[in-house]
Amino acid sequence: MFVNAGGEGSTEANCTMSFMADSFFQGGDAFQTGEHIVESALPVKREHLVCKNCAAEIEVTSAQHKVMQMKSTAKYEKKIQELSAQCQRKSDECYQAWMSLTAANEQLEKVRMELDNKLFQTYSLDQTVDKQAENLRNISSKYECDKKFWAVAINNLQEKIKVMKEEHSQLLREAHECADSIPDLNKMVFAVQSLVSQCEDLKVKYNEEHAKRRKLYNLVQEAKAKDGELGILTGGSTKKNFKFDRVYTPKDDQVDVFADASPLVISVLDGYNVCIFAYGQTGTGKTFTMEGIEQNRGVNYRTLEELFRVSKERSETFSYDISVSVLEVYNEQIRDLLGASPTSKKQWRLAKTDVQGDRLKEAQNINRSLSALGDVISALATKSSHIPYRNSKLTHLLQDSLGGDSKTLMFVQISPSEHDLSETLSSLNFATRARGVELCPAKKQIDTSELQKLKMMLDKARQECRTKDESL
Ligand SMILES: Nc1ncnc2c1ncn2[C@@H]1O[C@H](COP(=O)(O)OP(=O)(O)OP(=O)(O)O)[C@@H](O)[C@H]1O
Repeated sequence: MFVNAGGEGSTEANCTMSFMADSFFQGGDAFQTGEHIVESALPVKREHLVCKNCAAEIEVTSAQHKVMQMKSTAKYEKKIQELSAQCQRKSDECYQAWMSLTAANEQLEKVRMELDNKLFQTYSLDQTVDKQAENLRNISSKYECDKKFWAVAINNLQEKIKVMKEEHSQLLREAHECADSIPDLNKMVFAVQSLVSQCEDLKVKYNEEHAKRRKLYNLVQEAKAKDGELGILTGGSTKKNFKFDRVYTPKDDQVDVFADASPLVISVLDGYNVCIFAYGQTGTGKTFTMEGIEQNRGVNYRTLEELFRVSKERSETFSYDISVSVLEVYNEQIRDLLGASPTSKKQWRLAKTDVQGDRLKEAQNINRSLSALGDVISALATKSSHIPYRNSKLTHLLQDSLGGDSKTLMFVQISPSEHDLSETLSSLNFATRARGVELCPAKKQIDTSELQKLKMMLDKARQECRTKDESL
């Protein structure tokens, strides 16, 4: 007999043997047996089993029942072992599966993170692509604008090139015409050159003649300085003699006086510095000699007339720039009489006459000027190394015209009155000292500005000639 384990416990109330259902066995709720059940003659304790197939009640002994139980137990234990082993295997498998699942999860997590990264990168790339697309659109529109601009510029340039080409052709035609006229031009150049050389010759000759004339003229001036003796009775029969270039008598008029001054006017126009001045006691006729009266002009006016007359006479060969300044030296102050306004002139006169006390100052300054003039003349006469031009405004002003390279003419006015003898002698002594000044031969003051002007004109003409040559 064998028991197919795994059934449910029999519920029969009358059964002597009952089996507990075992969950380890499948389908074991039926009790079967094929074994032959042997009945023993000995009185044994009997137990009952129910056949599941036929529901018959089977009676078994306790021993049988024990064997059956032991077999069943062994079988169960074996089964349990197998199941335990199987369980262990399944547990291992489960563990392995768990481990691989964990690894797979980790892998999955990693992949998920990578995916997130990729997604983020994709997003960034999208942004970049959008920006690039925007830039591209901007560049494209700028390019379109530039294209239009350059198209217009190219059109303009083409127009200009067209105009320039036309001008070029025109210039070429003109150049050909010029080239054709070169022979005529050359003839003209030769003619001009020959005229220039003739002109140069004439200039040289003129300068030679002019130098000769000037030399003779100076000789005449020097020759004139021969006469003029003056004797002054100084009391009783005592007589003091003075020698001058010329002594004017009451018979001599303004014309006679100017006749001696006019050669100096020519000298001015020949390029010399000239100084003409009057010296003498008050009231003796300095103003009369220099200015004169309206009906009878003095040296100043006549000098100007002569200057203009001679410069006009020479206008074909020389061009003169004449400027006039009228200055007053009063109380050691220089005043420009032509530049002063009428009001300030009036104030100046008032200032001169208003205050009586200033008379003394005026006299002192006049004396100072005259004394300084005397010192300058003395220094020139003694050929001193230092000439004190700067001691007064008057001598400072006349520095270029007194001594040195200049020509100086001094008129000395004296009084015929016996009462003024002392002053007269003083003036004549001063004049004698002045006459003693041995001036070195006057030097011509060459004005280089005219020369520079001519040089510039020549350079300009040469430059024009070169330019014309190059263009041809
Ligand atoms: N040669 C002359 N013929 C006629 N009149 C003259 C002559 N010389 C001087 N006089 C007269 O004598 C007066 C005094 O002359 P003037 O004013 O020229 O002297 P001055 O030397 O300039 O005097 P001051 O130094 O005071 O200015 C004037 O009225 C002037 O007309």
